[in-house]
Amino acid sequence: MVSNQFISGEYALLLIISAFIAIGLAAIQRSWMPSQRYPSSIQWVGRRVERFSYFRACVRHFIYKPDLLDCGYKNFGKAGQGFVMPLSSFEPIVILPQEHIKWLIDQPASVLCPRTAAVQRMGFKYVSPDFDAQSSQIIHDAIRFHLNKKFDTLQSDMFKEMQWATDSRIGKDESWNQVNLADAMRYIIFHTLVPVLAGKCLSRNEDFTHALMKSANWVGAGSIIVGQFIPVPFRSALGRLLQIPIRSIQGSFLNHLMPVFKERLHNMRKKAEDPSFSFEAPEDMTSWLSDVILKRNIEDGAEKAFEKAYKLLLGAAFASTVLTTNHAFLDILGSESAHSIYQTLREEAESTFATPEDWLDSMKIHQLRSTDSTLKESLRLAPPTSMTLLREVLSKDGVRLPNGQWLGQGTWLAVPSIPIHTDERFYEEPDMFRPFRFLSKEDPTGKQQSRPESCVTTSDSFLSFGHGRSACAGRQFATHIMKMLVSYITMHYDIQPLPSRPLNIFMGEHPIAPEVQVMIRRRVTP
Ligand code: HEM
Repeated sequence: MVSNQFISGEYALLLIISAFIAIGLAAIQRSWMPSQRYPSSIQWVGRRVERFSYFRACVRHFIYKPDLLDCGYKNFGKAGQGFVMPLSSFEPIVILPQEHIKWLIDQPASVLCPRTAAVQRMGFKYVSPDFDAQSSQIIHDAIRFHLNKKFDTLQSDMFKEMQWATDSRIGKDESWNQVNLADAMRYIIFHTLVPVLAGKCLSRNEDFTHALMKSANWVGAGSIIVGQFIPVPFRSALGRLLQIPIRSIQGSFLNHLMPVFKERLHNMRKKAEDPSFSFEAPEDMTSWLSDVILKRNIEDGAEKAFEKAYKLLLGAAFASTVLTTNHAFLDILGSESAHSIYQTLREEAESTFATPEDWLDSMKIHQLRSTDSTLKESLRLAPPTSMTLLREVLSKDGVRLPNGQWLGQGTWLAVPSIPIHTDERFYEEPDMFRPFRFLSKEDPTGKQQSRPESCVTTSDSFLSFGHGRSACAGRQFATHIMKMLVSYITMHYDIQPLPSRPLNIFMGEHPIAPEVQVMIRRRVTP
């Protein structure tokens, strides 16, 4: 009797503990994965019938698997249905079929917001907490009203920096040398950018440029780790930890940049007050941001506003430019037709830049059709992210998809860029790297389009720069730099082809080109 009582007491205790654990786990599941994140009307991929199945599906997919997205696309997307993709951060995303893209980009931001989900998923909110709507607006204005209209005027400065950085990093040696391709691309692109991003006065300032590169690396990697691997409750803590080195690196470039900004702002203010004051603001991002800040009347917080906007600008934009150039060279060198592709690009560069002065004429870059198509093809195979057009449902009543499926407020949705880019409905031989495919756009009806699609043209089957109102604002500039660099290298260097295209690695959902050493030599000048 005594022993029976003891067993039942122990049993009761066990029951109570189990109940607490179950309630606790359910609460964790609810707080990490609010119910709107897994709408009941939409099927999952990678989820089994088991207890805590949503939770366990996300744990199983801690390492992002591109095959799972592909599988969902083949089973549901191609049939015009959305599906739910489990993710390591316990924030499942509804993946829409390609047919819904037009509907998605037409929704106003008050219904589907492009910002709220992106700042979480890209982790900026945690590693770079300065991020706010005002900084974003300042950047947009500086890009729209200044950079996109004026970067042509900086062609000569950009070319001189690119030439100097390429010659000093890759060398002028006419015998074969081993070069880390990714490092070389990063070094050259950031040096090319300095006259535009900061001003000529900081060109070739190695401390400054090194800090810019380091900051872009830390913010890029840190934001992916925090935003895509860490569940919400732990993000702030890890974000705070990462902010320590990131602030210190940002401090290093700001030490050089802030005195330039302060002087520029002072002179621009004086000029605004007194038009006879003799000062012409140089064309560069420091002046353009100052102009936007002055026009917005951010008098007191001007320095802080500049700092925040600048940090945001450096966030991911230039890392994507480096990464894309790296992908393009690996695609070319790893192709079976490496030699002939390289030769075609070289001939195009040689005919476009027949004299040294041609490099100073920014209009010449528009003639680089084959190079443009090659970059676009690389971006098709390796867009910056596998899932793009990330949106959060903001409207209180949720939204109904064109196929009748309903999503509640707070649901995240996105579009699968890599599966769409490799769908044979949109591209012939979709897994092949065919660099010149965009020179004459394939048309399913067999008709040839009169105007080839350029790299910056987005569509519902080319999503590497996004599509619609929130498509990449800096894509003209990024493409300009990349085309210039590919031409300069093909024209002045031989590179040995690779045995095959080295496979990309996935960091979160981003395809990253591996570090590859290539054999390179300066061409023997006639
Ligand atoms: C090859 C290089 C680049 C790639 C592949 C790229 C790609 C992208 C993508 C996919 C988006 C998101 C679009 C969306 O959500 O719909 C984006 C947004 C953006 N990009 Fe780029 N980008 C690149 C370079 C740059 C550069 C160099 C700049 C700045 C000069 C820049 C500025 C921006 C801005 C401001 C946005 C936000 C647009 C908005 O929300 O309205 N990007 N980019």
